[in-house]
Amino acid sequence: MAAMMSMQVALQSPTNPTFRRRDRNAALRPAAKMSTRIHRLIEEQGVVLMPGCYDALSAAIVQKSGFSAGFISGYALSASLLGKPDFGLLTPPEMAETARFVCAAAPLIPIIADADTGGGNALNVQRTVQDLIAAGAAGCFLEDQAWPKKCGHMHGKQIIPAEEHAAKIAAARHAIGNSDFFLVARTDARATSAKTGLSDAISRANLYMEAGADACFVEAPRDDDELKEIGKQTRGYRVCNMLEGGVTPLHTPQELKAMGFHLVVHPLTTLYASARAMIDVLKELKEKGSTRDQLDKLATFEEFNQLIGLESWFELEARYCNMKSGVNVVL
Ligand SMILES: C[C@](O)(C(=O)O)[C@H](CC(=O)O)C(=O)O
Ligand SMILES: [Mg+2]
Repeated sequence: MAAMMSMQVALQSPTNPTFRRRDRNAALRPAAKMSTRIHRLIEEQGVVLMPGCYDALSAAIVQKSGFSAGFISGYALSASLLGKPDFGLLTPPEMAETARFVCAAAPLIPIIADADTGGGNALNVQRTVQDLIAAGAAGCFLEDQAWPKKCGHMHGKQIIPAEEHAAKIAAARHAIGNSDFFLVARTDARATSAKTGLSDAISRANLYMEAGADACFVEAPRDDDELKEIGKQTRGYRVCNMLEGGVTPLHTPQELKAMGFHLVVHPLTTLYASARAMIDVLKELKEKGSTRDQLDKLATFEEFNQLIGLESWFELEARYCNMKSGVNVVL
C-alpha cells in the first residue's frame, strides 16, 4: 500500500502540472473490484488451465476438449492473422475483432485476451478494455513493456516506469466498472537484469495489484526457485505462462498450484500443434502428390463437420429455408 500511496503522492504533487486537477487525483484511486467468472473458476478449481485460442476454430476445439477457460495470445494471433512475429505489429482493434469471433465460438467458457500494452497510454488502455468487454472477453493481460513490445521470451525488451504502468492498471480498472472482466497485470521486468530483475518484477507486480489488478503475472521466470519466490512474494492471484521452448521450465497445473499459482496459460500449444501437423502433412503431399497414405493424420470429413456443428445447420435449414410457396414452414 505504501508504494501505491507514494505513487499517488508523486502523481498528485503540485509541482507536477499534469496532475494538478482534483478529479484526476480521484481517478487514480483504485476502483472496487468485482467477482468475475474467472474468480469463480479459481475458487472452484484452485488452479485453472487456459490453452491458447487463436481463432474461432481453435476456440471451439478448446471448449470441446473440456477446458474451462481459454486465452487469446498476442503471439499466436500475430502469427495466425498476420503471419508475423510477436513484435508489436498486432493492433488492439485486430485483437478485439478476433475476441468477438473466439468468444462466440466458445460461448460456454470464459476467454481472456492478451491486451499487450493496451495500445498506448492510460486512455488507449481504457478504449482497449472497453472494446474487449464489448467483444465478450472475460479478462485481459496488460503488460508494462514499452511499445513496440516483444514476446516475453525474446531478448531486447524495454519496460515503462512502474508508476506509469500502475496508472494504466488503475485506468483499466475504472474502465471495467461493474463488468465481468478479470484484469491481469503483467510485468516484463525480470528480463531487465540478471541480478535485480526478479526483485524489481516482484515489486512491480505488487504495485500493480494495489493499483487494481485481479492477478499478477511475472513474465519469464528462469527456474523453479524463481517460480517459488514469485509464489511467495507477490500478492493476490498469480498467473504462470507455460511456453514450450521458452525460458520457464514446464510444469503441470498441480505443480504450479503448489508453488502458489492460480492461472496457468499455454498460449502457444494449439498454434505449435497445428503448425507441426501442417508442416508434416504438407511435406508428404508435396513429395507424394497425394494424402491417401496419411489420412490418419487428418481429421475426417465427418469428425470435422461434427466439430463445427454441421448437423444443427441442416436442422435450421430444414426449418427456415425449404419454403416452396411460403406456406410449408415447420415450426
Ligand atoms: C503470453 C504471451 O503474451 C502471448 O502473447 O501469448 C506471450 C507468448 C509467449 O511467448 O509465451 C509472451 O509474450 O510471453
Ligand atoms: Mg502476448
